[in-house]
Amino acid sequence: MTTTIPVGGEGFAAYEVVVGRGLLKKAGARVAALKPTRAYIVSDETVAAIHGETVRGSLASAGLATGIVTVPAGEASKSFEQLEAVLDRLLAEGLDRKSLVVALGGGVVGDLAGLTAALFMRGVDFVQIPTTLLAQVDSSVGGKTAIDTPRGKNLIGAFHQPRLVLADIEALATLPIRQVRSGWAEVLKHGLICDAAFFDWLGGEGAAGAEGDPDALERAVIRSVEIKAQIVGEDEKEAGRRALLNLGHTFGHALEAELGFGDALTHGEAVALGCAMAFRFSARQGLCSAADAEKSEAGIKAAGLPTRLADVDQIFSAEALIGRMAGDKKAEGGRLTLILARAIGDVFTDKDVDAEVVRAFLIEEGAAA
Ligand SMILES: NC(=O)c1ccc[n+]([C@@H]2O[C@H](COP(=O)([O-])OP(=O)(O)OC[C@H]3O[C@@H](n4cnc5c(N)ncnc54)[C@H](O)[C@@H]3O)[C@@H](O)[C@H]2O)c1
Ligand SMILES: O=C(O)C(=O)C[C@@H](O)[C@H](O)[C@H](O)COP(=O)(O)O
Ligand SMILES: [Zn+2]
Repeated sequence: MTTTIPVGGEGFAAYEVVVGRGLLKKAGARVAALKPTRAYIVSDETVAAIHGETVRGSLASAGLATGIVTVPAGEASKSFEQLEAVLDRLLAEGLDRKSLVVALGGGVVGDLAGLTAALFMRGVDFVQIPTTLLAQVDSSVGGKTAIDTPRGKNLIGAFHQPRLVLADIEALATLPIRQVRSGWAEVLKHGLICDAAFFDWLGGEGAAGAEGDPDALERAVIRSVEIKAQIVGEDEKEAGRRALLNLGHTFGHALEAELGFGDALTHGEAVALGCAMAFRFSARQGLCSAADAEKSEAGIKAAGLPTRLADVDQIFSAEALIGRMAGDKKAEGGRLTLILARAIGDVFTDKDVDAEVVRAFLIEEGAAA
């Protein structure tokens, strides 16, 4: 059985997110229905070794001319260097404007392949086949594509919507537990943003999802995609409400950048810690109750995710973090923007956060003065 969630809104063509089992081996027919001249796979070395042949074989069986280019696994591949290498490979292979890029992998591959598709011959179609929980619940949906630079996270990118997303729950069976939990962080984030009952389910009946239980994962993927589809449909280019999906990211991206995008924190772990910080900051400002800040932290911690700076083996400088936050894409005119909370399930954007208040908070949290 599959569940299909439509994503559509003003200014972009609607597409379907299909959630189910066994979708990798049936991908060919669904991609062929889009009638591309070629369907070229972009993946990372780890995913290609596990799932590359299943998808390549399925595309070929559906009569599609195909091939695969891989990048090293990990955040470091969201770089100008890998973007250039992948684009060059597509040119060398003779792809044309009606060729299609298939992003097979986690959020790193999705963001890189999506940006490749946005740039190649000024834009070709692409299909997302997300193989991490994080990519299924978040990055494959909504059309944000990007690479990082040493100056910050996702600073170079484009909005480019996929034509189709195939989220195969069976693909998650090979995912290391740390990566399952990282994806769970973005799932928890969706509950914290706008669905308190979902957040409760994630910490109760659905908690087995954080340990890899496929039934709980499937429900978590479906509800997350519904939430994200609704928000993206209202505000594709983040003129307003879409910024709420950035809960935890102003802190989280600053931490990731300070750590040089290395292995110390995955993106999901940084978001988990950032969400806990956003709720504590909100409580400190009297915007939400201390009880909700504590409850959000407990829910995140119960899933084996970090909630405190002390959970990371690094001393952060408050000054450096504020510098990173001022360079975030949400910041306007140098003013800090944060997604803050009134309660679990009720968050809002504050576009004028006082940097001195943030500095005091970061020092309280354990950052160096
Ligand atoms: N575009 C968006 O809206 C959006 C949303 C959220 C996150 N992101 C981005 O996504 C990235 C993080 O994505 P991620 O957490 O998926 O990380 P990732 O893509 O690095 O994947 C994590 C690891 O899991 C491995 N892997 C992937 N699928 C596997 C499988 N089925 N079995 C075994 N191993 C597998 C990968 O090789 C990699 O080593 C970040 O760069 C983040 O900024 C983008
Ligand atoms: O889709 C969105 O919008 C999000 O903010 C989802 C985030 O989880 C994701 O990490 C996104 O890439 C962050 O976007 P950015 O604009 O802050 O780079
Ligand atoms: Zn994220």
